[in-house]
Amino acid sequence: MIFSLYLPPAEIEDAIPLIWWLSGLTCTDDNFSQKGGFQEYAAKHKVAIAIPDTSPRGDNIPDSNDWDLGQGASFYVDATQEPWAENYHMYTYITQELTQIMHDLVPGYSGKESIIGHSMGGHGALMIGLKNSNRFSSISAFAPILNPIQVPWGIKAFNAYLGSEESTWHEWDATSLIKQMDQIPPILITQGTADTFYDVQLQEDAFMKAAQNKPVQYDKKDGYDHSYFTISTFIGQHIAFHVEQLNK
Ligand SMILES: N[C@@H](CCC(=O)N[C@@H](CS)C(=O)NCC(=O)O)C(=O)O
Repeated sequence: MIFSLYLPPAEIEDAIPLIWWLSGLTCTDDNFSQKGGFQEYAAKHKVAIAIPDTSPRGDNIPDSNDWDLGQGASFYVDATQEPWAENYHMYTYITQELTQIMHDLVPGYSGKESIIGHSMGGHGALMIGLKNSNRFSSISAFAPILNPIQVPWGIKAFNAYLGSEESTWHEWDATSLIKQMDQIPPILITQGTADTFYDVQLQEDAFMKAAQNKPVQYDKKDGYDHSYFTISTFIGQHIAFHVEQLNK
């Protein structure tokens, strides 16, 4: 597995929190590193940024001919179905194996963590953050797939990775998770109104209904699209949001 890790300039006495970034469909760990524009803010606030790949990779790893399934499209779940079940354990990889590696690699690691994601990675950040709500100080997302079990991308992926029994899908769905929780970390979501995936894949109604009276800030940005231009425009706000929680 390949990943990127950003380390801020820091003094030996600095305590450094860790923010995870999960990218969307078709991405590797390079998309955010090269186009996210986060380095200035991560340096200023002295936070480390962990950037996993979006799936297992390699010639011997199962894949599909579709860009929204297989390599580059793990949906961050632990697959139970063939041919994915052997390698596609992204949830366990991120929350356990890579966690240990990242903690060991950050000098002066403070023990505090937050998580951000985009699109499929926004689903991943919300799902992982909510399933581990005692671990993450805050959660944020750009254009997240908020209710994967109700939209074409998610239905296709969950059928393939988890099987057709829909009752097994809920534990991986942010809307189902938030509905049954009383206490959640603060959440910030940024969604561009000119995002071509917005209406069909990223609809917020069911999530926001389930999130009623919970600390969720949903920011619609007029005219912004699904791209890394949008991410780089607002990533400073997201990092500042997390830093406020991480430094409490
Ligand atoms: N490959 C798809 C687009 C997929 C897409 O927009 N992916 C988003 C995440 S869901 C992304 O971040 N793409 C990579 C990039 O913009 O650098 C297509 O050709 O329509």
